[in-house]
Amino acid sequence: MDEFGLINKIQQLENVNHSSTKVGIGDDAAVFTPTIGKDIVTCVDTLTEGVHFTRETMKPSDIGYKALAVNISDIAAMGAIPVYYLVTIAVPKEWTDDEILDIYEGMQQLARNENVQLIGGDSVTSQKGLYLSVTVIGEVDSGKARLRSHAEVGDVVFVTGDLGGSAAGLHQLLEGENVEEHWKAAHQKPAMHTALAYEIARLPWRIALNDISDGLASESWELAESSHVQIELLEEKIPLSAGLVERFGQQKAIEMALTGGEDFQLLGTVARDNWQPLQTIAKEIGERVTKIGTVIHKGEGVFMTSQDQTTLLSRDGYKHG
Ligand SMILES: Nc1ncnc2c1ncn2[C@@H]1O[C@H](COP(=O)(O)OP(=O)(O)OP(=O)(O)O)[C@@H](O)[C@H]1O
Ligand SMILES: Cc1ncc(C[n+]2csc(CCOP(=O)(O)O)c2C)c(N)n1
Ligand SMILES: [Mg+2]
Ligand SMILES: [Mg+2]
Ligand SMILES: [Mg+2]
Repeated sequence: MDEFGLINKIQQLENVNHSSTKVGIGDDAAVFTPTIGKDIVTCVDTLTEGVHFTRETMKPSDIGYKALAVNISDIAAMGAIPVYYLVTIAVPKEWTDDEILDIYEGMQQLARNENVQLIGGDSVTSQKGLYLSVTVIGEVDSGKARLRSHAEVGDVVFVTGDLGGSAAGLHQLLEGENVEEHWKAAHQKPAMHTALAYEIARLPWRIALNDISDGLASESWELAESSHVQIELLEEKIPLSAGLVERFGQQKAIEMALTGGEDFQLLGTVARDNWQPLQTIAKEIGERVTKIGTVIHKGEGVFMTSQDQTTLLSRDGYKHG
């Protein structure tokens, strides 16, 4: 990899340009002016070859898309808006410069859609496997970040979209099966929920939010633990990706939703009185939200009710093999 040649080519890709940016790519560090009245919200998530993708499961532009998407998802899960991003890439010799540029093109395509500006990064070589780490910087009205700790007893527990599609796509890609298009898309190019985050940001209500990277079970436990509450989920209400039960059977389909991970839907809680208006707002922007349970007590734990039987839900999220 020719580091300087690569940076030059990256700079030539069409980039978002915020007026708040004083220095972007090209100096020792980036400089921007924060918006008055906003809090800065920032996160970093990483994809590594063999763990988060292989050459068989994702093409270069999808790897780029997803590395940025998983971070935009975390920013949305704070009820915040993404503004800037930085990229660290470690490239082994098996990857060509053109493939690396395709990764950037995938990132920049999503970045243009989401109005996020690339303001810097780092490029190094790797002895083994490609490594791609993205940092996103976002903004939210001061004090308005939607925390995992905001759930209260009596709240409705809701989730956007449907679950299990990414795990189904991954399964079919790894098994070399014919992949259903909607599962392939769920795995390779998960849709973002920034539009809903934007609506939520304007609401005066208390809302707890988390995004589903490790699976519904693990993320529900995170909400319950952070808020010191017990959550009851209703198995029959969990929105499963279309065709999941038909292809994998009910038990495996639920398991995929609970522990498959990488659906990048938003999981949240909202006071009962605000649930109906939230549904209306979501509908207006073409986002589906489903009530999947209730915050039942103080304490800590997640319970699953299925056919009138309630059991403590194991918190196992996606387990790395
Ligand atoms: N190596 C680390 N050093 C410092 N803080 C970390 C480290 N890894 C994770 N964290 C912090 O721990 C918290 C939870 O991180 P985690 O990665 O589990 O959340 P997430 O990004 O929502 O999940 P996922 O990585 O599955 O998408 C965050 O505040 C994160 O910044
Ligand atoms: C080749 C291949 N094998 C398995 C998976 C599944 N996978 C990897 S990490 C993860 C959860 C989030 O982990 P983290 O917390 O590390 O971000 C999931 C569901 C994949 N995407 N590609
Ligand atoms: Mg993380
Ligand atoms: Mg998250
Ligand atoms: Mg994350």
